[in-house]
This record gives sequence, C-alpha cells and structure tokens, in this order.
Amino acid sequence: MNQNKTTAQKDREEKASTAPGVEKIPGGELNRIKNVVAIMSGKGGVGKSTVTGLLAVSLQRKGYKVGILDADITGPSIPRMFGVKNRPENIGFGLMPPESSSGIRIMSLNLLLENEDDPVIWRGPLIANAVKQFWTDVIWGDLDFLLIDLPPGTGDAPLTVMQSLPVDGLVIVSSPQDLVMMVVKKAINMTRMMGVPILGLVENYSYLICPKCGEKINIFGESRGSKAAEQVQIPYLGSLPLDYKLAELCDSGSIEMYDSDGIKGMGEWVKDLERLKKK
Ligand SMILES: Nc1ncnc2c1ncn2[C@@H]1O[C@H](COP(=O)(O)OP(=O)(O)OP(=O)(O)O)[C@@H](O)[C@H]1O
Repeated sequence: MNQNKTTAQKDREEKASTAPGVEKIPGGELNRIKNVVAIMSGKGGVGKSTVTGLLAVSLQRKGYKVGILDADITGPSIPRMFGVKNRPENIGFGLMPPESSSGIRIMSLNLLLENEDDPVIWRGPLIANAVKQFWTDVIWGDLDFLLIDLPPGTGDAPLTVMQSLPVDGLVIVSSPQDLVMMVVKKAINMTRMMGVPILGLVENYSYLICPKCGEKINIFGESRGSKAAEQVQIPYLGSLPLDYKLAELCDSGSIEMYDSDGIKGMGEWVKDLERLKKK
C-alpha cells in the first residue's frame, strides 16, 4: 500500500504529522466536554451548518447538554439559524457563550461583531487563533457534546481544529452531485491524514417531497450517498430531503422548531453520535 503513495502524498503526510501545533491544546479549566464532533464538507453550500444545527437540536431533545463552536469564521451562519443575537459576556476569566431558546450554547465570531453583516477579512493565522480561542477562552462548562461547524474545504480552520483540538469524530456532509463527491474525497483524505475518526457521511438535498401530492422526487437523480460512502469506505449515516419548511425555519432563526422525527435515518445519526459517547 505504502509503495503506491506518490512522493507528494508522503510529503503531505510527513508535514501533517510534524507540523507545529500538532499537540492538542487543553481546553479552559472550567470546561468538561465529553465528546467533540466536527462537521465538515468538501464544498460550500451543501448544508453543513444546517446538519450541525439539526444534530444539535436532536441531541438536546434527547436530554444531552450541547454546544456549537462555529469555526466558520468568515461565513458564520449558526447564530442566525438559532435566532441568537446576544453578545457573549466577558466575565474576566473567559467568555460566557449565549444560549439558544432550548439551551444550546453557541459561540461564533458573528456574535462579537458590531453588525452581523460586517465582513471578516482575516488571513489564515488570525482565523486559526480565533478558532483556538473559542476552545480555550470560552466557558463551555459541562457538555455532553460540542459540535464544531467547520468552514467548507480543507483550509486553515479545518486544519487547526483537527491538529489542535481533541476531535473524537467527524461527520461529512455532501450533496448528490458527482462534483461534490469528488471534492468530498479530498476532505476524507485530509481527515485520514490527520488521524481523526470519520463517523460517516450524511447526504443533504437527497430528494424533495412534493408539498402538494407528497410524491418523492429525486431532483439530482437517484441518491448516491450510500454507494459513495461504500466507495470511500466510511459509514453512511443517512439522507436529508430538500425541505422548504427547514429553509424557512433556518432563515427565521427557529431551527429548534423543526420536526425532524419524520426524516428517515435522522434517529440513526444521533445514535451513531451516542455510540461515540465514551465518557
Ligand atoms: N435540506 C435542506 N432543505 C432546505 N433548505 C436547506 C437544506 N439544507 C440547507 N438548506 C438551506 O441552504 C442554505 C445553505 O445551507 P448551510 O448554510 O447549511 O450550508 P453550508 O454548507 O453550511 O454553507 P457554507 O458553505 O456557507 O458554510 C441555507 O439557507 C439553508 O437554510
């Protein structure tokens, strides 16, 4: 197997294992976080933040204490989805993350900006530092699950999270188009090089239920999620339909009101996360 690796591949692996910051940084002293799960996608716009939000809501409904660290520094969308606007409170030795209406703790750079539409024009090292500070300087307290919404692709923030934070598992989000799957494979390869366990693949926008007749329409053709997961040898967690009600609730800051019980497979993803629950 090793013989088939290109020099560039070997070089990347070497760099990944010796890069500065490879050591995991300890979290804040007041934090007791049992499981850290990152949510990643190869391409933008496939619904990674929505999947993060839905996973958080499902875990919270099951009685777990949940937080979301929005590591999508330049395109944060978690606060808007949960209707959270309060600024984190600085209590001297750390920042208290605001809570959503059901009690999910949220930290996002958007909550620290004067206006939510101010752009963040930062280079890589600043972005990496912000992500690290969300881990070290935020008072998350006791959490069963901290979900980390990564920005799309394989840039600085995903690299920082995988190298420096003790990520227990990673969920990959894709959509049914071939192109997306090609890019997803890059993300999977990066994750493997970083030695982070992949929990599985979720396919978003898999199908549409006609609001008038209830017919299931495969808008992007037959779902390829489970085959694709098999190809890249990771578990297939399930699929999400394109649902206008979900889009509306995300836009109005009410994702916590979404009824995900009818989504086949959703319970299973949560069970997969629960299986991870090691402490
Ligand atoms: N299954 C779905 N049904 C309906 N709308 C959806 C669905 N998934 C996502 N959306 C909508 O699509 C838009 C993009 O979703 P989202 O922000 O989750 O994508 P993302 O992959 O996190 O994007 P980014 O690349 O910017 O981080 C949002 O407006 C969201 O409400």
